[in-house]
Amino acid sequence: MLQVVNLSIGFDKPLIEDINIVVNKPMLIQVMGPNGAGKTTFLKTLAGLLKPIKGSVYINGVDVTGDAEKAGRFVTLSPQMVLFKQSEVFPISVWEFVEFGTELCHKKKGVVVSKDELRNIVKSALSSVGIGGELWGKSLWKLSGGQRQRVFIARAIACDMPIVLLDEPLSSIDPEGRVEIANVIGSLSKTKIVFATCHDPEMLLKYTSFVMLLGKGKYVMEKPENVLRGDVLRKFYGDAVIEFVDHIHVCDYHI
Ligand SMILES: Nc1ncnc2c1ncn2[C@@H]1O[C@H](COP(=O)(O)OP(=O)(O)OP(=O)(O)O)[C@@H](O)[C@H]1O
Repeated sequence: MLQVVNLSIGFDKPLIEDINIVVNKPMLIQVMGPNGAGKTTFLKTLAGLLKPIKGSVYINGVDVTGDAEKAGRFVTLSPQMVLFKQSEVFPISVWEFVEFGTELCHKKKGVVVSKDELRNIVKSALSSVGIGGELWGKSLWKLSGGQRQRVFIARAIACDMPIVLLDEPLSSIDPEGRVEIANVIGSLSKTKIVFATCHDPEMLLKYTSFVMLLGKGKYVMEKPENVLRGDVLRKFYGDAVIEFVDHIHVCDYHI
């Protein structure tokens, strides 16, 4: 169970204040909001990678606030691809990246896996996101952005943590692949608490229990039909929200 109590996230000043949520069963929660709203900051705070300005995060009753070591026993985070810079690159193959990550996660959970089990977990996770054997030996950094995104999701799947945080998991994936990865995330959410940030909620909508909308210091978290409405979206996106009869469009950067 995840419990967030009076949480204010941010850096020198709060981005979002007084977040209170309880998630006590597996589900998918989509996290939306304009650029700079605080979506990544929220996920990193849940993962203990950032200290909140105020408040606490509990997982299964354990206070993991600002403590990546403790949170890492329950949480895995797949980061946003665009946040990777050349300077952060280190030599590692696709297989090694998922294998090392999986081994580490299992160690943190105190679960011993044999070499054969580890191999099967890695193989199955990579296959589930459409990364075939021909790419397993390739450098992670020589993949396309979308392929790399899939490998990061595979690593999160292979870690088998009860809470999975996916930062813009569909952002670099091609349209056909997005359906495939959305289905993978959907099935993951049957057994895990999954938070996925996104700018376009449609692809994951059928799997989504709640939409959390962040921005301008505040948030709402409700069932999708109560959030994806013109009056609610306008409070966060302003005039970028255009309503048609049964269609809402939030203007973005497409040319
Ligand atoms: N390490 C940091 N130190 C100071 N400010 C930061 C840091 N990381 C992010 N910020 C700022 O916090 C704000 C929220 O950033 P965040 O990455 O959480 O936004 P986001 O909602 O995920 O945006 P996007 O949709 O662009 O990915 C931004 O104004 C950003 O500049």
